[in-house]
Amino acid sequence: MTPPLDLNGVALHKAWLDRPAQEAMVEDVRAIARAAPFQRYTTAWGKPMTVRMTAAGRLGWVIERGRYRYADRHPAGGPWPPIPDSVLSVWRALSGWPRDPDSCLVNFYGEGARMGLHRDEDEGEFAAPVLSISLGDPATFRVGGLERRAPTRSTPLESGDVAILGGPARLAYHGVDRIRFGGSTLLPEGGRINLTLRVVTSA
Ligand SMILES: O=C(O)CCC(=O)C(=O)O
Ligand SMILES: [Fe+2]
Repeated sequence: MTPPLDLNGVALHKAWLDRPAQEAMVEDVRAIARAAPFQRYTTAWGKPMTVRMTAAGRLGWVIERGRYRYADRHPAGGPWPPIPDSVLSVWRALSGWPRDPDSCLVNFYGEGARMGLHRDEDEGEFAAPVLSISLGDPATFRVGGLERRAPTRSTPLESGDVAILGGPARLAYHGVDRIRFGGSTLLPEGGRINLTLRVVTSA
């Protein structure tokens, strides 16, 4: 295995998934979205997010009346669908964590979607990494430090890349500046899918 690239402590495994594996994972994501449709949430500040979200696993992220939390049911009512094996196998190969994650958040970036600089700090177990899988159109991913004002660096995330926010970089600020809509042929409709695997409850 070629060693990962390092972006401010985030380990970046370029082209970890080959094209057939990416295509299979897209089918798994479509099945998740049939069971738990993508939502367009409004932030606590009343602004609609440009990214649409759903989830798999025991817990998923919901925003209700401006309050964010991990919930065990999706907004349409049922439990979240299980995390697909295609996704779990990436976690088992790269996370170094002895247990499977209890949450897989799924983001869809259409044309013009972005995600502002933030930290993933709502999980109960910061010793476990957050593992991020990119599918479809390329994105500009920005990583800073542990404080919002720390200097940042950016790098492209392309289809099949896996990024790991772990160790000292687990709580690093990060975000997606933009995607290059139509820059990949993986999704016929265009856009980018990002999956993040997380350990929310430390048991
Ligand atoms: O889309 C990405 O690459 C990052 C997503 C992210 O930071 C998050 O869902 O918390
Ligand atoms: Fe994040």
